[in-house]
Amino acid sequence: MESESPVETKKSKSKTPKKAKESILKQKSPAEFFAENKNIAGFDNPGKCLYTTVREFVENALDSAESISELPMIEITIEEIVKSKFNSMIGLVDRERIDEALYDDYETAKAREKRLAKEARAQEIQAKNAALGKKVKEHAISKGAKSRGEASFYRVTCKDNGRGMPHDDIPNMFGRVLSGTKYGLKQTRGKFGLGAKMALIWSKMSTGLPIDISSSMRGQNYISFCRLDIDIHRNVPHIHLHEKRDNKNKWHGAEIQVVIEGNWTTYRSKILHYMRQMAVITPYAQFLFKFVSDTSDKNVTIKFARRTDVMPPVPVETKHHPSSVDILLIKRLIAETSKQNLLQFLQHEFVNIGKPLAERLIGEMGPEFSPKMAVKSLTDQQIVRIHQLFRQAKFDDPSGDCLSPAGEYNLRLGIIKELHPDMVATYSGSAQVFEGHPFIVEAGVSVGGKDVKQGLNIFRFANRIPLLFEQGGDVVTRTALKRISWNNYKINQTQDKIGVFVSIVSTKIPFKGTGKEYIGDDISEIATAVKSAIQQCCIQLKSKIVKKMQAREQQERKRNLSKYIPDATNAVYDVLKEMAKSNSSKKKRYEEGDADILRKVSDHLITKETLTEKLTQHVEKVDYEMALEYATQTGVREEPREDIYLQSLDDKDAESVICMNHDAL
Ligand SMILES: Nc1ncnc2c1ncn2[C@@H]1O[C@H](COP(=O)(O)OP(=O)(O)OP(=O)(O)O)[C@@H](O)[C@H]1O
Repeated sequence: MESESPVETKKSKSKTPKKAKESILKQKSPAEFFAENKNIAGFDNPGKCLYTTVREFVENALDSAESISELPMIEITIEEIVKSKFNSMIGLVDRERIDEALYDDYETAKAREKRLAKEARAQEIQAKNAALGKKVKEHAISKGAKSRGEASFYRVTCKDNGRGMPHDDIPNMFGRVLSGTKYGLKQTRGKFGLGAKMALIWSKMSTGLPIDISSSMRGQNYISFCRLDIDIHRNVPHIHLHEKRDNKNKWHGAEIQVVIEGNWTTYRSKILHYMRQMAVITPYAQFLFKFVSDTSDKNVTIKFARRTDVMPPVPVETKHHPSSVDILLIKRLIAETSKQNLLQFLQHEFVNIGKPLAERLIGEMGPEFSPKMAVKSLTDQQIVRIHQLFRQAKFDDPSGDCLSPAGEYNLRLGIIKELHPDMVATYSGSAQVFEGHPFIVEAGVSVGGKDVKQGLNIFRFANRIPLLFEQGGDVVTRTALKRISWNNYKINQTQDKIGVFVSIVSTKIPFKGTGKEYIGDDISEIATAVKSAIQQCCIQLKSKIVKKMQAREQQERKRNLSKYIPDATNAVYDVLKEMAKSNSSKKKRYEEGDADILRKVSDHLITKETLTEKLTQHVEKVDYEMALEYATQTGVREEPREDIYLQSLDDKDAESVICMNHDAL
């Protein structure tokens, strides 16, 4: 990158200081800006860069498959490339160290001895703790002294079955920062036209290698292959190879491949979490994730199987709501509109402005406005006037029809498949609005499950992207922690394993920063909707929890009563035997009914077993009557049960046949 910036030599600085002063003003291209501030886009350090690269590729792949209503099939492979392999890839000869002391990881014999002793001590303590059954903290035993400079390289490949890209557009899509096809007003995962380019910029910065793109669109008899990098200074693609190849298998989709520096060790769990959460919110997609290295025990292959072929509808592009536009946007719309006059412009370029309202608005704008006036002739002041009126006037809220939420069914299915909770409740709110943008909040709350820690486990999704970072400031985290009284719903915030899932979709997700990491807590409309969606789930769960508690109490009551049956039988039988004796020896006179029983005891017609049986029957009866009494008091009925069998499309996958019972959820 350095070599592409205008270079100012030391010589010219010292000789002509005046000239140097004059040339202080410089321009930066967007590519340069993002290369220098890559953390803004989630490319903070090698580990995070690996994570964000995977994420950007996966999200592009999903957007692409969904845009043509194709059930997504996505393969992500991260291949570890050791330094020697990397060097041979780029034709660099591995060199032996000659001057050891020159290196950052050089240590003197004394320092080495000290380090090894320290490591041995740490290992000893660990072994002792392990023997005592104590929890062993993983101590990273360093391989050497420092390991700065020991970079790890990875080839990241993502293959999808999506729309593919037009042959001629590929270079700009991947080699020009801030270019993309998702700028319209539409719910998409991608928005900025940045992600794939950032992966390329990082590859250029860390390995110097280009990006490889293969792509084919439906019905195309060729596959476009493009190898390119980016001219950072000019923000234009630098094409190495761009050609059409045979498409024998009639494949459509895209395969993107980059080689970047990364850190699998530190970001392994984040990447796997991301994949798992993506599988929760996208159960209609199939993901095959692979990590491949020369050390085979590090290898990972996970197939997140498709569990349903119910795919949310494709989000549709919508027009701007008058209350969400600013002056710049109005100017852009005027420049781009095909409508001639102001009336048509208002009617056609915005949602919720019909002809009568457009006429009323124009009347309100002032005498210099008229329905027939040419929209392209509006002056700057007139545009400001329109903007002011848009802000003050009352418009109907935009509808949520253009949105495509995951859907309660998918959310529930995803939660069940990935977490296996004891209970789950889901809720899908109606469309609401902030700053003229419609949004929908869906939530799920689960209790129990596998790999779920005690307390709150928060899962956040925005436009169906899992958000894993910057949890603290997020509206969902804050709401779940501070604004929900879990106790009120019989849920123990610290003891129970609670899963909170919130998915927000909108034509504009108000992310903080371009990294798409979290949604701020400052938009009251969103905060209120999130709270209400979680509460709705909690209300459903409460009734299930109460029912479970009552069932448990009932069971306990029955168990307690049954426990005393043997003792009670013995005591009663002993008394009866004594009474039977005095009855037969006529020591005492009993009434006829009682005497009859006592005779039966003497004749062994009533035995201990008879008593046990009768007492057991009585406990059952009392228990049943109490339950019935409760049910008539509260009107609670056994809910109808319905078995659902879901058969995965992949029959070989035994795990993929789920049998669910609604009531058990
Ligand atoms: N796998 C793919 N299949 C089809 N088109 C793709 C694919 N990946 C990228 N593209 C195209 O390249 C464009 C640029 O992608 P890029 O990731 O840079 O930005 P984006 O997805 O539009 O926005 P964001 O930066 O928010 O992710 C996309 O808008 C899309 O049109």
